[in-house]
Amino acid sequence: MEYPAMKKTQGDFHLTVEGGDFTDSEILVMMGENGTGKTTFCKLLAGAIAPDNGQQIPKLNISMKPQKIAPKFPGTVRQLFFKKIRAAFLHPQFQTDVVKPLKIDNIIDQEVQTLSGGELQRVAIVLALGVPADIYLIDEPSAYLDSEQRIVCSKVIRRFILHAKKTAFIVEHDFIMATYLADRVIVFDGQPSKDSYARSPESLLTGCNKFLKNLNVTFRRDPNSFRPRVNKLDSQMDKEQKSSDSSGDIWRGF
Ligand SMILES: Nc1ncnc2c1ncn2[C@@H]1O[C@H](COP(=O)(O)OP(=O)(O)OP(=O)(O)O)[C@@H](O)[C@H]1O
Repeated sequence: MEYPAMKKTQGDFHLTVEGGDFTDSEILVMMGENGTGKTTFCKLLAGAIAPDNGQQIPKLNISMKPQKIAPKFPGTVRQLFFKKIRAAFLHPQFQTDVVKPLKIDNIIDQEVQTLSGGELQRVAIVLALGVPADIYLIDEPSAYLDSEQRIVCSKVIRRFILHAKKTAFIVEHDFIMATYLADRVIVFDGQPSKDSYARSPESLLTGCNKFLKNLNVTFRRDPNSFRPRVNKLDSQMDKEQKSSDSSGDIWRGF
C-alpha cells in the first residue's frame, strides 16, 4: 500500500509529506520534535483533515487512538467496551493478547470519568485495537504510563499487529519504546511550528540516526546494565562519537 506526497498548511505551519509505502504486519514509528506535524500527518492519513491542493489519499480503513483523550462516556469501562468493541472484547484471543496484559480487570467496573491518566490510556489503547481496521494510528501510547506499563504496552501493540496482520503508524516520544516498536521509521524534521517535513519511511538504523542527529544527541551502552544511555552534551563520549565519524552512525541498535 502507498500514500502520496502531500502538503498541509495550518495557520503559520506548513507540513510537506514525502510519499511512502507500508505493508501488513508492519509498525512505522514517527520520530520528530514537538510541533513537527506528527499528529497532523496522522489526521491526514485518517482523512480527518484534507491535504492542500486536493491530493487524493486512498480510502483507508482506520482506527485511531488520539493523543488527547477526553472521557465523555457516562458509564463503566465494561459498558464502554460493550458499546464500542463488543466483538473484540468477547474474543478469547483479544482477551489474552490485549485486555489481560493491560490489566483491565482491575478497572473494568470503574466509571470511565473517574479513571486516572494511565488507566484512561490503557482503556484508550484497548478501544483503538478493538475496532476492526486495516491501519491503526496510535498517537503517544506511552503518555501517562510508568516504565513497566510502557514495556507491556509495547509488547501488546507488537503482538496484536503481528497476529492480526495489520499496519500501525505510531507517534512515540519515548525513544527506547519507539525503537522497540518500530520496523521502520518516519523522521519529521525542519523547523517546528513553521516548516516541517515528514520523510519517507526508512530503516530503523538510518531513521534513528537522522532523528538523533537532528536533536544533537549521542548514545552509549552502559557497561554494567547494557542499557542505552544518552551521553551528556559535549561530554568526552559525546564529542568522540561525533568526531569519530567513520560510519556516521550515532545509534547502532541495541
Ligand atoms: N488547527 C490548527 N490551526 C493552526 N495551527 C495548527 C492547528 N493544528 C495544529 N497546528 C500547528 O501545527 C503544528 C504541528 O502540530 P502537530 O500537533 O501536528 O505536531 P506534533 O509533531 O504532533 O507535535 P507534538 O509532538 O507536540 O504532539 C504546530 O505548530 C501546531 O501549533
